[in-house]
Amino acid sequence: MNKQLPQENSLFRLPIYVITGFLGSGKTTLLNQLLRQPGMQQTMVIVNELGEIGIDHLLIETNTEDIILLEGGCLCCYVRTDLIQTLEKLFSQREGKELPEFVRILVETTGLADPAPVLRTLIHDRFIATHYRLEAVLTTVDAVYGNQQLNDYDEAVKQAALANHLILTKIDQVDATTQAILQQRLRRLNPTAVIHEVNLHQDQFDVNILLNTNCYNNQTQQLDVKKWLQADVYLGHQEVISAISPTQVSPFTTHQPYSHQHDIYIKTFCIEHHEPLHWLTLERWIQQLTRLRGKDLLRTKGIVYTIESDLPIIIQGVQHIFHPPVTLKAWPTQQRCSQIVFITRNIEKNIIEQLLHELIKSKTVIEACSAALILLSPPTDLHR
Ligand SMILES: Nc1nc2c(ncn2[C@@H]2O[C@H](COP(=O)(O)OP(=O)(O)OP(=O)(O)O)[C@@H](O)[C@H]2O)c(=O)[nH]1
Repeated sequence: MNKQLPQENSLFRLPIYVITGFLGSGKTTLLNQLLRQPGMQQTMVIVNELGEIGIDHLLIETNTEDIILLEGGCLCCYVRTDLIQTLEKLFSQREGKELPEFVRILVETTGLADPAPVLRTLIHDRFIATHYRLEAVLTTVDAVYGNQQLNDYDEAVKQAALANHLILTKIDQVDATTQAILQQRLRRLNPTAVIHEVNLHQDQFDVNILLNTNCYNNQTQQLDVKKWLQADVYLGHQEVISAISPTQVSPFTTHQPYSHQHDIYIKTFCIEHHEPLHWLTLERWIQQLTRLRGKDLLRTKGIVYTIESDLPIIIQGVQHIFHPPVTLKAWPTQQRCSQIVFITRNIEKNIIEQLLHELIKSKTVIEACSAALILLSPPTDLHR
């Protein structure tokens, strides 16, 4: 992490909404619904398609100058540089008034995209992070095939785990029990996402839900930390999860125990620390986590209380990439404490907590590294 702590500023940054979801789950249908609604004028759309010649963009009902196609590979692996270049170009064309003014960007990924590298790209690149902000991730989940896709594809699990909004589509095609079971599974996988259940052929997904539930105050452009972090939800969720026996048979399929499903590997929790932390300790903690298990740190975000500053500092990362920390102008509540939310793949809360305690005690870098090595070696049976 960068030692310089920039102050939160009030500069307008263009919001980016990422629409993801497994193959055929309704991304394009949702996108079209959103674009038809009055609040969505001035939206630029970036569509990523697999294959040599993309056709999905032809199905998107918007003016051709408001849509950009990234083809020839998946955003999460091949065309990340294209995304950065496209966003840079869009920003300068908008500044130079070479394009109609737009106030937000929607990025539709391919159905096979792992969203983590996409989010990482958005927070890592200095230019992008200065001029844009990742506003929300919307994930469509097919009510018919969702359960099976979560069983079979790690990408589907990550798409659901990293969402702010989970849109359960095609509910007209399943019975109430199937729908309720999938809903419960999604809730367990992602305790903070808002779950919407829709028949996209009939129901309108109200765009105001998106526009009004973001984590920024539109007037002041400041981050609403409580809303952004939702630490209370994670703290409550942990108790629910701890009460579930790991050997319990899954309610989703009659034969498979939890341990055969991808989502048993997803852990979501919040670590609270009430004493102020040395910045160096915090930095070492993140360094060790990212060095040894960066790939499995799907999302980290938090507010931290340090010895060096009276003000709270916001940290956030996706896998091994961390955004430069930002100092807020004030504490959001009277209570001063660090709260860091993690979504991991197979890293337990107690391991990350133990590492922090070891680092607080350790005097040298060597001590810190060996504590981390012992605690963070990945289990050999990690299901990928
Ligand atoms: N019955 C029903 N069909 C839906 C619903 N949502 C989407 N569909 C249909 O599902 C099919 C796939 O929808 P798309 O919007 O193309 O899905 P997608 O996620 O963009 O698909 P890919 O880009 O191929 O991954 C289309 O035929 C849609 O009309 C729904 O809520 N109910």
